[in-house]
Amino acid sequence: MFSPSSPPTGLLEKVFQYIDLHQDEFVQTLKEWVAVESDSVQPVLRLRRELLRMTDLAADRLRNLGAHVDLVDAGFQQLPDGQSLPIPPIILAALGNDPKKPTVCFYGHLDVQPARREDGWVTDPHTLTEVDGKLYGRGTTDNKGPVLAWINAVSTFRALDEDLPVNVKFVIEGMEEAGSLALEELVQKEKAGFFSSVDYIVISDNLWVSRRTPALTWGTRGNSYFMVEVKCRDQDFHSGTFGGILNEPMADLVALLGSLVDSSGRILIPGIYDHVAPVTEEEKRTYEAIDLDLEEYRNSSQVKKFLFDTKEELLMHLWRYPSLSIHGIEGAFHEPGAKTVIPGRVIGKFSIRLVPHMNMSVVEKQVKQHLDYIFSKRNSSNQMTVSMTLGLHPWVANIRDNQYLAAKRAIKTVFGTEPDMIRDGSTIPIARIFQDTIQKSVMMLPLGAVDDGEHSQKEKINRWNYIEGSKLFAAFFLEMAKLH
Ligand SMILES: NCCCC(=O)N[C@@H](Cc1c[nH]cn1)C(=O)O
Ligand SMILES: [Zn+2]
Ligand SMILES: [Zn+2]
Repeated sequence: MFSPSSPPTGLLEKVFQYIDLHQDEFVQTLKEWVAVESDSVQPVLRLRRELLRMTDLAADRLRNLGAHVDLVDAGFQQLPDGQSLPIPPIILAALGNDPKKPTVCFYGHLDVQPARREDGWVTDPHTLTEVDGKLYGRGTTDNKGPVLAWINAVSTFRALDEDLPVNVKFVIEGMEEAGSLALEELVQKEKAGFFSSVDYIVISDNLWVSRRTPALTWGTRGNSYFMVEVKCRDQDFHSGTFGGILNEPMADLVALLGSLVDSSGRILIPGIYDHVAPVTEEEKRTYEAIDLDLEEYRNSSQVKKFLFDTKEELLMHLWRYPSLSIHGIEGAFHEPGAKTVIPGRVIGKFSIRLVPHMNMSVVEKQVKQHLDYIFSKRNSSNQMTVSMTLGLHPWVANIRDNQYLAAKRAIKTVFGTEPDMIRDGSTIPIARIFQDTIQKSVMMLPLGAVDDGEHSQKEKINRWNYIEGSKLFAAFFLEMAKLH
């Protein structure tokens, strides 16, 4: 673990001491939040009520800090079976309105992925449990811990009766894991309202690539999600009665899916790499500087061999090249046992992670043309339909923005090191939506370590990351004030 290069002085020292002294209280609040099963993924009323309770808990915490809190009604989620469920209100909160100070807005989410002990957790996922400095529990790193770290930083200034160095705003939602329903609409609606005074947006919803070295994230990939349906009829067939006399939808689909990517990970759709920017030598050097132990990463991922042998190649294929993943087949027989069915209609699902300069509608056209061509070669009598059901743009930040400079300085103060300047292979759609709509600087400042296991069993945040992360946000406020 790192120690700061030179000890903090003055106000910063007081702030750090306060956070150290009160760390058990901060952990206790995280425990209370983790105890709320705020799962937005499973659309059931019991869990929606938990989400509403979680939203109230967070809103109360913000009110206790003296923030002005609005709970914005987000309407209802319509389910495919005709039922509807309430979407938890989105929290818009503000603390301070000094025109001489910059206004920094933090985005975070209170909802979590589903978690059941029998999925392979060693401890109860909704009971925060500390083992060797690791705080286990669903939502600890994604995203309750980072949301609370920001609140801890603010509350420290309040507790010390110190002026906040910046005006602070919060956008906290409860549907991120279910696609941030209603959030984009709210951002558009509040562009000239709540967001008009916002100068900077900070998101802390991803991880470092290391267990030790802090990171600053300046880009994420986008995603285009495709469904390819192959249909003979709406009913299944008995393979003893029909096997051998018809084009089987599953055989067509497997051929289609098998035509998308080769065994080296290269996407086989003609033209797909055409707009991807070539790699420069300077860019390659940036990957060399990243603290990633390939062997450790491979072992902790339990993968025998990655497609690439060097750190640089691996990072480039995660961050700056597109990738194609096949996710599943709807309508397929997937249960244990040996049923002799021929599915009558199947839907293959795959997505392409997009990188800067790729054009989403060109990608859509290329995918459709390719699948049409492969399907036509099969002379199948089935019907094929391809649709792009989701299109999320990649996001790239301007790392020359003041807030990146402030964050680098704060990281140096707290951790005594320069951050890894990283991108992220996944997509945080709201970053690009904020950037395009509000047209203000967006930064991702992650707190969690590479092995935190977001979305997985045994999710955790290290006590060290949580507490030093709270200090990091406090130091960031002070650095932002200095730069303004
Ligand atoms: N570390 C943050 C990851 C957030 C995340 O999992 N985002 C999803 C968003 C998405 C993309 N396509 C559909 N949903 C992701 O898969 O990247
Ligand atoms: Zn998240
Ligand atoms: Zn998540």
